[in-house]
Amino acid sequence: MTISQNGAYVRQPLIAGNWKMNMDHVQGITLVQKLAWTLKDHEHNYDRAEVAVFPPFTDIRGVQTLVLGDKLEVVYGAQDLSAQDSGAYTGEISGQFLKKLGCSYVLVGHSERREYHNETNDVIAAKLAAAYRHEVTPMLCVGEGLEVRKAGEHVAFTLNQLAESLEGVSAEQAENLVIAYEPVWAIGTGEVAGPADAQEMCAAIRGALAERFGEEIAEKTQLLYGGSVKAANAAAIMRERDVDGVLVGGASLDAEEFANIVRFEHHLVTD
Ligand SMILES: O=C[C@H](O)COP(=O)(O)O
Repeated sequence: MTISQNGAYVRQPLIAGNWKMNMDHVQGITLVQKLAWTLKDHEHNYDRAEVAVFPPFTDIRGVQTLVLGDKLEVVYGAQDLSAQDSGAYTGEISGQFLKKLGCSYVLVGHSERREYHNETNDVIAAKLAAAYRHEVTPMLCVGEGLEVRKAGEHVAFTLNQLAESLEGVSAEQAENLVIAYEPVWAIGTGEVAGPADAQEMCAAIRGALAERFGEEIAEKTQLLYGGSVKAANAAAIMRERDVDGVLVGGASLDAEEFANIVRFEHHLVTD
């Protein structure tokens, strides 16, 4: 996380909670309400970091109503979208529906989509194109599995995923792009990549973005780390120069814990 000479962040920190297939629409509303109340009580960096939640599709309308009605400073997104715009695609959700529901972001290429739904880099590239057609900012997820990491090929593997997934994305579109580095071996396992591991990969990703889209866009792009992030380890990871935020799974289901991650600056000061 880089801070400029005037004390402001070069890139706005982004703390994102991916609920995965947890929380029905009633539980989802309760969780967002609790999160908003908790954050209000402790202002710290709430006005500086953007806070985003990614509920299941069935919760999004309820979350939208709550966020708009109570003017909450929380944004929301979807966990996936269809590569198609409309038509006979049973069970799919169009980016245009997400846009209409006020989604700021959509996750694309989460490792659980890649693994359980056979999403290849080609499919992910098509989904990125759909997100751009409907003006919902994609949060592209990349990251290596354990075997690749053990073989020491994690950087090359992840940069290849990045390059293939970004096929067809223009520099103009890349102005609205967030990338989450999520090593698969660290997701939901309690294993967390060390701050140096997260920095190594985020720096490599930023370098690849600079080559592809130019320095200016690379320096503006928010890069997140995801994989067993908790309040206890978030600040150390986000202290790294190229890590601009976190994509949190399990710990985002607990409002108090997630709010503590949002308050990472407090930890930066008191650590
Ligand atoms: O999208 C979030 C990631 O998959 C991380 O999940 P986790 O924090 O439960 O390890």
